[in-house]
Amino acid sequence: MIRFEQVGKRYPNGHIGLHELSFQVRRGEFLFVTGHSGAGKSTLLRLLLAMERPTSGKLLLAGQDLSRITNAQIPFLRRQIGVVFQNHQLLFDRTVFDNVALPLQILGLNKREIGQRVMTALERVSLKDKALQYPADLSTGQQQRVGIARAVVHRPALLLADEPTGNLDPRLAAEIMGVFEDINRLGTTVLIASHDLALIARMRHRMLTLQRGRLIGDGEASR
Ligand SMILES: Nc1ncnc2c1ncn2[C@@H]1O[C@H](COP(=O)(O)OP(=O)(O)OP(=O)(O)O)[C@@H](O)[C@H]1O
Repeated sequence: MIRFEQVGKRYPNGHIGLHELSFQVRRGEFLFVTGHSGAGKSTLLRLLLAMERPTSGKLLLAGQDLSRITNAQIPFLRRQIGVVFQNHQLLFDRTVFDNVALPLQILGLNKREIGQRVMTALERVSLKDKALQYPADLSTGQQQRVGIARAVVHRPALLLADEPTGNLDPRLAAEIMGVFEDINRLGTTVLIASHDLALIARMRHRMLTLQRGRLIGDGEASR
């Protein structure tokens, strides 16, 4: 599903975000990317979203070469990807339903299809009964779950998350990770950037460790 072949990213100011990174991710895998602040986690996610281009090497996502992708191809790439942010970026003047519906409205789906898919996505995160409420009426954990529902409503093959539990207490963080695992069980490849090593170690998934832009570890997180 994902293949990094000696991918390097040098920013225009000369700073090197990633050094010749090589690894592969199979379809349906669940993995973490960890490392200290500045290690290159966000750079890696931005490359996968084609928000940045590699400056060397080859990066393949679902058979598409992201080192050569044209701007016109980017919307098609993004349809295969869902993204969850640390601060879920919900619209507070819209209901939960409308927040989750947004990506489908952009894709131009009809109302009936949107209704069905939004309710399926809300069911996946156990928030079907909150559809008509507003984000401000929900707890922090529930708001993050709405963010996850919005990220998977268009049924992406790959779900990316950047510090999705950064603002949550340990109990809620574990609950949100459980939601990601549920989504993964249904077939979506999940890649989560996080520096919460204690939480990652409890989950026993594959973990890539970055240090100053280099891959220094690839294996199951140990307790
Ligand atoms: N647009 C940019 N221009 C120049 N340097 C950048 C740019 N974006 C990131 N960097 C540098 O590249 C390195 C990797 O940054 P990145 O944001 O990927 O780290 P990170 O692991 O996600 O850190 P954090 O956890 O703090 O978000 C850092 O040294 C950073 O300063």
